[in-house]
Amino acid sequence: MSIERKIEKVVAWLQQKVEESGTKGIVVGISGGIDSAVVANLIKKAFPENSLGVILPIKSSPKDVIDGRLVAEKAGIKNMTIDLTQEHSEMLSKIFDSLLQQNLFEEKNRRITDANLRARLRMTTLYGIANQLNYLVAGTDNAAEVYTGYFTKYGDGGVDILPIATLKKYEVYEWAKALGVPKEVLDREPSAGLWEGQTDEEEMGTTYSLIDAHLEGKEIPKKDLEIIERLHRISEHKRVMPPFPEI
Ligand SMILES: Nc1ncnc2c1ncn2[C@@H]1O[C@H](COP(=O)(O)OP(=O)(O)OC[C@H]2O[C@@H]([n+]3cccc(C(=O)O)c3)[C@H](O)[C@@H]2O)[C@@H](O)[C@H]1O
Ligand SMILES: Nc1ncnc2c1ncn2[C@@H]1O[C@H](COP(=O)(O)OP(=O)(O)OP(=O)(O)O)[C@@H](O)[C@H]1O
Ligand SMILES: [Mg+2]
Repeated sequence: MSIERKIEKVVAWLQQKVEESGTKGIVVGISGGIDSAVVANLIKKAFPENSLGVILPIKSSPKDVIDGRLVAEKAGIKNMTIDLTQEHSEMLSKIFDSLLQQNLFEEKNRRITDANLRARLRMTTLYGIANQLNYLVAGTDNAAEVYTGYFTKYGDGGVDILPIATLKKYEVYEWAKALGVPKEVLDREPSAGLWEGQTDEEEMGTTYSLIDAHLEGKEIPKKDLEIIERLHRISEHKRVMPPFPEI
């Protein structure tokens, strides 16, 4: 099936999900990265009037905001920017102060706590908008991220629908080209943007092309296979409902 035909199918699927849910449209966070660029284009195609892209900087690099706006303008999607830097700083210092007072603070966990709080503040903001507009919140996880659990639980993972969750990362690039995503965004290295210089591949310790290859059943080096399978195993809890006791 051609990419154009697959895109049409996902656009129809988005329209169906909105209709089934009794909502009116879809909102997505636009980061300046490729995954959200693809989702922004898909929701704009599905709901030309009732789609919204939200750029949510939190002490982010100015390039993220510039590229986010570029993506939104090229897609022609309604968009807005909400700077969460101040809310993030205040909340983080309150959390750390409270933990410090109880002697529960662990300096080594600071970076990941900070990173995940950013993702969860964005999620909270997107749900505020979704409640107001009667929209669904679209997630941007691709197949490699879902498999490895490379997302924040209830942060960027806290969404209603996952339109590109079956696409491998290389397919996200193919779709991005077909959808006319700007070259600046196609050329960026995948990053969660959660700290200075963070890149997905460095943090995961393997590459998207090897994760894609593994997902396609191809043989990959043992070291990478072990990393990917470990990430998959320890993130199982992110792909299911919380467990509860049978009583
Ligand atoms: N077995 C288990 N059963 C049930 N719950 C379990 C659990 N193990 C941990 N947990 C819970 O899960 C928490 C850990 O999960 P979580 O809070 O998500 O945190 P964690 O998985 O440690 O970190 C999120 C990862 O996703 C990456 N990320 C985040 C956001 C965006 C992107 C991106 O690509 O843009 C990437 C980020 O860089 C980091 O590597 C624990 O604190 C605990 O509460
Ligand atoms: N600054 C931001 N503003 C709005 N949404 C954001 C921002 N940063 C992250 N997000 C949301 O979190 C999602 C997860 O980020 P992720 O890095 O996996 O995707 P991406 O940035 O679109 O693509 P890439 O993997 O190429 O960086 C984004 O797709 C976006 O929906
Ligand atoms: Mg990114």
